Amino acid sequence: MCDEVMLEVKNLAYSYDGVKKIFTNIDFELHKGEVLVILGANGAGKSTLLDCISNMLTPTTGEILLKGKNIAKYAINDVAKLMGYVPQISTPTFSYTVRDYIVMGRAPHMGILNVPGPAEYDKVDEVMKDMWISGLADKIYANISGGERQQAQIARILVQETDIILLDEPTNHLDYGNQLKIIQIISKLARNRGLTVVLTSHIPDHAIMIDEKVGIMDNLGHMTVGPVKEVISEESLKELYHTDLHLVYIDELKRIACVAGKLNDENRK
Ligand SMILES: Nc1ncnc2c1ncn2[C@@H]1O[C@H](COP(=O)(O)OP(=O)(O)OP(=O)(O)O)[C@@H](O)[C@H]1O
Repeated sequence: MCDEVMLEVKNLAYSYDGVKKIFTNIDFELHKGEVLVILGANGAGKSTLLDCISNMLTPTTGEILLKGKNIAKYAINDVAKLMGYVPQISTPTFSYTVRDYIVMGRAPHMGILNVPGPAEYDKVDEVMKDMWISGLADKIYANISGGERQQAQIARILVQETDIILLDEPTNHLDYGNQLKIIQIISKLARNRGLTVVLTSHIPDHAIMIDEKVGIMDNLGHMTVGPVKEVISEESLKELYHTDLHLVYIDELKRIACVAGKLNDENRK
């Protein structure tokens, strides 16, 4: 992590109907290379928050600063060079190959009339190789599976080479191995390339594995943000998910893990 502040969210609130606030008083800042994992129950407002940060929705109150400047003051193309967003819902209407779909991520760096050349495709091939998805390159995007599509969408944002990425549940269609792979790729890009990331997840272990910042969004529209070690506790997770959860230290991994289950005399035998 370095000192440069990449993203500031100040006193943010949003309401769809002008009456009921989905969230209020959301405040956090992220430095270069920091990752914030947002946890919250279904319907808490995580996607709405990312839609506001990405400029797709205009917040009811508050402001968003990218590198110290209000997002509203940037030209759209300059926001796209600085920040990429993979929303949760995407309609697979593209009849292009996956490679041609991913290369569209280079658009903010190319002139309007330019077509992608070898340098753009080299970047696509490099990212696909790093993500172990080169085998998808020549398949038709509309015909691949939901999980494969999700990986292609993440690859498209990575070739965009922005300083900040927002990922709404980037692991929700992925098998367990691919979930871990995405979490590892995000950690590595943050550490090695100084990528700043905000992602939402329903898996507390994702926040624990990345071990940076976590935001716990409650159903009243408040979000507690801080280092994983300060914000994640059995109490905070039980309150969030209304179920029996335990944080167990795994010596071999040198970290805690979140496990579900009731600790009772029967289970202790
Ligand atoms: N376009 C919309 N118009 C009105 N209400 C909406 C709209 N989109 C979402 N909502 C409502 O806003 C609230 C927050 O939704 P949001 O999708 O942000 O939650 P979430 O935390 O991302 O949920 P999940 O974990 O289920 O994806 C929900 O009550 C939802 O019904």
